[in-house]
Amino acid sequence: MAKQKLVMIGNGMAGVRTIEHLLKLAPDKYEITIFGSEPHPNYNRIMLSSVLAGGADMQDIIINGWDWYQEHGIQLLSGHTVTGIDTVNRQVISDRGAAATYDILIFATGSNPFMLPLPGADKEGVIAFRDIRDCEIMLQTSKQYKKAAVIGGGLLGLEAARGLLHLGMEVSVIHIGDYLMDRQLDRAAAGMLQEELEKQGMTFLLKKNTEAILGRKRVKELRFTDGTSLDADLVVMAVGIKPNVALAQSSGLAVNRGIVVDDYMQSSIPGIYALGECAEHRGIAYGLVAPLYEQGDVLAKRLAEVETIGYAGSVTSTKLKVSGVDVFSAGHFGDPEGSRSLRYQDELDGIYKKIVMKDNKLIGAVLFGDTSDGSRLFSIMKSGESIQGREKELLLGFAPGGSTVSAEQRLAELPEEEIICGCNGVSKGTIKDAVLNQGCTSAASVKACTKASASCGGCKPLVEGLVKLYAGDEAGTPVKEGICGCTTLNRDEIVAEITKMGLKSTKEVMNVLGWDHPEGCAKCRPSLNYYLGMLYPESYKDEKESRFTNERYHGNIQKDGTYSVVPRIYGGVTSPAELKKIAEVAERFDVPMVKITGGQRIDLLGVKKEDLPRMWEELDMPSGYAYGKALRTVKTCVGSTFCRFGTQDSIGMGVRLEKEFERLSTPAKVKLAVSGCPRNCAEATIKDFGVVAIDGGWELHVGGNGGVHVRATELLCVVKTEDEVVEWASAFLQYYREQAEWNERTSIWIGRVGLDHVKEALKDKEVRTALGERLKTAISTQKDPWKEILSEPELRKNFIRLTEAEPIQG
Ligand SMILES: Cc1cc2nc3c(=O)[nH]c(=O)nc-3n(C[C@H](O)[C@H](O)[C@H](O)COP(=O)(O)OP(=O)(O)OC[C@H]3O[C@@H](n4cnc5c(N)ncnc54)[C@H](O)[C@@H]3O)c2cc1C
Ligand SMILES: NC(=O)c1ccc[n+]([C@@H]2O[C@H](COP(=O)([O-])OP(=O)(O)OC[C@H]3O[C@@H](n4cnc5c(N)ncnc54)[C@H](O)[C@@H]3O)[C@@H](O)[C@H]2O)c1
Ligand code: SF4
Ligand code: FES
Repeated sequence: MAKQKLVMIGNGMAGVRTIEHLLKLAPDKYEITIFGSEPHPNYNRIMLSSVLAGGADMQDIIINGWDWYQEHGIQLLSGHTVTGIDTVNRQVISDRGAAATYDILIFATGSNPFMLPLPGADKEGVIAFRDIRDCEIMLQTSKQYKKAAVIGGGLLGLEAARGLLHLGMEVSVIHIGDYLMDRQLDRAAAGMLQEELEKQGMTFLLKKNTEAILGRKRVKELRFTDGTSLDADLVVMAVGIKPNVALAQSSGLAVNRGIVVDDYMQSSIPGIYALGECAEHRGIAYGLVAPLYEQGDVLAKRLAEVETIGYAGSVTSTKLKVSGVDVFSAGHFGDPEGSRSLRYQDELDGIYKKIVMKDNKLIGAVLFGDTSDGSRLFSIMKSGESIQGREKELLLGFAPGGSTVSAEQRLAELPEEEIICGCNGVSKGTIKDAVLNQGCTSAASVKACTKASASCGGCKPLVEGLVKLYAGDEAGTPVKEGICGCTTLNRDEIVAEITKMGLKSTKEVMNVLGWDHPEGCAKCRPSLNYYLGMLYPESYKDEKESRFTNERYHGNIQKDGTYSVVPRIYGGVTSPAELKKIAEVAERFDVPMVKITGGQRIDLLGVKKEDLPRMWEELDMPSGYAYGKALRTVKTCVGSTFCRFGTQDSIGMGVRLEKEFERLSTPAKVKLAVSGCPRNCAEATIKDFGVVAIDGGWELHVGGNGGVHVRATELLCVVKTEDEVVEWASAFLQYYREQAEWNERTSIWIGRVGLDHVKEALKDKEVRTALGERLKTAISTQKDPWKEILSEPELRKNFIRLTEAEPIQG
């Protein structure tokens, strides 16, 4: 039967979770197209707070990478905003002219941050906190400016403020109410929260109403209605959200605050559904993921034609994600009419608890300082059971400060239907089953199996506790984390087992070492492929299918599905003839953009997949590996050849290093630089291996990074000759190849093992020579990828565009 066409607008958390679920229930029923305004694959928006606060990297928050779409035959149009819908001919159209027809259309467009319409709100430096872009602006701004003002003392505002503090900014939170988190807390809990956050370094301006944002082009100052003002270089507005409904409204769907849906998430037009923050169900538009995922479950079942009861609405709970502060709030936390409440306040230990009851039922709770009873109280609240006679036990019985009941005992006593992970609706029973019956022996494998702790991460301690309870005790040993959810073995154990048993392929490793999932996952497959290649450089056949899209197509995939072409330009030195050739190729293939990169080479952007082979053929230059976990660039300054300060020939040194190490595959990308004197114009001290010329020699620096987490290099040693530079660089790179975890940059690796360890390992000349020999062997087995593709028709076939309907995310 022909597949039905399903189009989804919005590539965010609620929508893609629905598609994941649908693919499990009915993998072949739909041909799926997703439009997403953001130029990213589906990511965990919740974790943006952790990225800002230093607890996660951007790459950690990707839920489904580019490969996931491809594996499931989903056409993703990222960077495309749907601007029009023809509900008669059932077609959507994007701002970039892409069109798609549908049988089923899903709106999953989320919310827009509410931006106060203040004079000056359009100035540079005034942003919201909603997406990766906002997060990047904050990271960037913190490097240049000092004073941040966050408007709004709710969940989002406080998480933004905590992140900005972590980034070294002075942070003031401007709040309109007279106490913080007034939509989640009562006054007592809010007071304790404020005290704790002040200790962390935040400043609060309560009962303040902003009147104007001042400054020339960029914000300089905030002015309040009481006549006072505050200096600010950055303003983050976090004053709530509003469902993103403009497109639905103009397409004729019934809209109130959100897109009006029934219990099966169907809008007022048959065949068009809506879920997530953009939807309004029984008068409520939710702003937390747990209810949105419940909606997704119902919609996936409906679309898969699996019987389901409709969505009946959700009771919600929240936790503030600020380290060092535990805050939980659920239901009606104030004192609604006809309710009674119980409170416990311990100012010595900083603990506050309040439960609210009505008609003998628990209807709300606020916990500060000790939130360990949050999920239990929330379960009771959702069940609607009578708590008559148990009220005090509920407030004090589980875990008041100083309770003698151990955390483990409390976990053991929880009923199995107790929800442990609120975001993903995972119960204690489900986690127990994953551990006892599905071989999960770590929090990571439970996450992979059940999704528990996959969203805000707030429940991770409970999940870890349960894993310990069921697996740790049984095994009698502490549960440890493996390289991914498929195994409990870490990198060193895997490499040791591969070597000891002579395992030769990723499949063999997974089978012999008892992988939980026989096919592995997007994390372990490329790791194993790298370790095997590193251990057996001469005999191992690289498994292309275990590599990410960029490495499979030898080009960086761009947000619109096109690729980039970056030829190698040794040490950043080129010639008129080479430039002419690049220019001619760019013209012949209508390359939309030609850009000079930070690594001193030329990036041809916007290239169609099918043009890649012919362009490389005509360029006839080595690949720059700009897409790979490999040696990228060797940046050089002018050096003694032309610069009057130069003490050594940095260009010659850089070109020599690049020729020596080109094609080298490494655990993560590797960048080098050579500066001709300590003025360091090539920025060698933020590279993986940086060489700085001094009088009569060279300083060798290692472990630097100029990315999100900037890290300056550490000095490895000082040498006299160019040959010694090559000797040490070879030994260092090979030692890194042999010791680091896959995807671990040198900066992280050195941070983990310590520079002294590396110095000790490389101190003997014989060891350095042996490492250098092994590195040479590894490079000698590598062919230039484009030369190989051009000479093998089978490989070249991968670049033929088969049909117009082919997913663009190669
Ligand atoms: C920093 C931060 C921290 C948070 N922390 C928590 C937390 O701890 N717990 C919690 O429960 N919730 C939290 N939330 C809220 C949670 O992230 C949201 O409730 C959730 O992401 C909403 O999912 P959604 O799919 O409805 O919308 P989104 O995830 O916003 O996805 C909607 C997507 O649709 C795209 N889109 C919109 N219009 C179009 C169009 N016309 N064409 C194409 N694409 C379009 C948008 O660009 C967006 O990518 C947090 C939110 C933020 C910003
Ligand atoms: N940990 C979490 O669960 C978490 C974290 C971040 C965001 N979120 C979600 O993201 C969404 C947005 O969060 P939010 O904090 O912006 O919304 P919110 O509505 O919870 O809080 C906004 C706060 O801003 C205050 N405010 C309103 N107007 C103001 C003004 N003019 N000046 C100063 N303060 C003003 C309000 O009193 C309120 O406390 C919500 O749905 C929230 O649930 C959740
Ligand atoms: S690092 Fe020194 S030698 Fe190189 S360009 Fe700068 S000043 Fe000149
Ligand atoms: S409670 Fe948020 S991930 Fe489990």
